[in-house]
Amino acid sequence: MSDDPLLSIRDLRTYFHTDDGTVKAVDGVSFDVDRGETVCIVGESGSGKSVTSESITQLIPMPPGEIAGEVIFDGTDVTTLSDDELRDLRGGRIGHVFQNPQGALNPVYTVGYQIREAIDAHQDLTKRESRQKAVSLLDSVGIPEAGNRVDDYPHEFSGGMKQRVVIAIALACEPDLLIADEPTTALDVTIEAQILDLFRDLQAAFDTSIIFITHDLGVVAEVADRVVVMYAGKVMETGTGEQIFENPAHPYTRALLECLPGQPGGLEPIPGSLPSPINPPSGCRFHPRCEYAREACRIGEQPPLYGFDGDDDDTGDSDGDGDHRVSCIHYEGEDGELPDTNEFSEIGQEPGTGLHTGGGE
Ligand SMILES: Nc1ncnc2c1ncn2[C@@H]1O[C@H](COP(=O)(O)OP(=O)(O)OP(=O)(O)O)[C@@H](O)[C@H]1O
Ligand code: NI
Repeated sequence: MSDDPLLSIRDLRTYFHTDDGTVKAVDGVSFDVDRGETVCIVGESGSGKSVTSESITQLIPMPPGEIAGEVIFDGTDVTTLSDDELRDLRGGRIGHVFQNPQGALNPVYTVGYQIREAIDAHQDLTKRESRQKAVSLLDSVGIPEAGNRVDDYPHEFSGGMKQRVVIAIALACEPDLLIADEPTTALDVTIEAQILDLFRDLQAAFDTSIIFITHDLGVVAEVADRVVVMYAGKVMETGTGEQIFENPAHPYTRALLECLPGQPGGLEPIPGSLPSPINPPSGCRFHPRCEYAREACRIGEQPPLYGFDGDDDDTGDSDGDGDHRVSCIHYEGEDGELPDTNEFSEIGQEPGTGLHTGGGE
């Protein structure tokens, strides 16, 4: 049993029914998170990273939202749980640091009260013990003089300090799964390093699994056991951090990495823009921006995730522990690889627009 992944997401579809049409924010996403593993979700703004992570504990407003597919957490399909059971799971076995922490703290209670509330909801401690634990959590997220600050109100903390309080609350229950959605964007690099260390310690001590969402590929390279690359509600590629960074296979992943000049806070944009989530293109959703696109890329469904065997490592083929997979028809078959970008113009096929035309024609 415990060899099973802690979390298995299968064919997750999270749609929002709006006046303008149905927004397919997440459209058939599958991936696993093993125990003690850090999985990073990357992709441009609007790819569906946050909606994926919020669907795990069903934190989607329904309506307009609607969730289909399976989310198996430690053997239980979360989509079948009652509201009470879901509330228990959130802030209990699953901790969540949200992308927009503004609303995460209640202005009328002290931070200590709010951390203790999280502790007491799931653990049986005396008042004194839970207060002590709140102080030590504040201390471990790097809040100076935590013993004095514990009785302060949120407005007495700076933005970065507030974010650390939010992280302390998410850690209060020693969750089995921590979902961290851009948790360090508001923090300076020293504090960011400290928070990443804290996550690592937590993981080492409790075998915590972490889903880490970030735009900062430098951080991904540092923390990821596995990477899930999302685009327009689909998984484009998945593999170990090493595979994704050293051997990116999907043209989208390559474009993301090429846009990595490393400025904190964001990527240089990839030429072109995300398709409409209401009317996504047929075929591969990236094809309108892909310089390798050919006719077959434009029709049908998003290609399946083919095993990729081109890694220069010892994990062997796609059955190996590497499990490098890519949703691109160029990798169909045994030794798939990307063709020369000129190839298709030579054989009379229109090259893709976007990246290609953006390249100086
Ligand atoms: N409540 C909602 N109603 C309608 N559309 C929504 C709603 N919430 C999210 N969306 C849409 O779902 C898509 C995915 O959004 P999501 O927030 O998951 O992107 P993201 O990858 O996290 O982006 P970012 O990097 O900017 O955080 C977007 O098109 C967004 O506009
Ligand atoms: Ni997001």
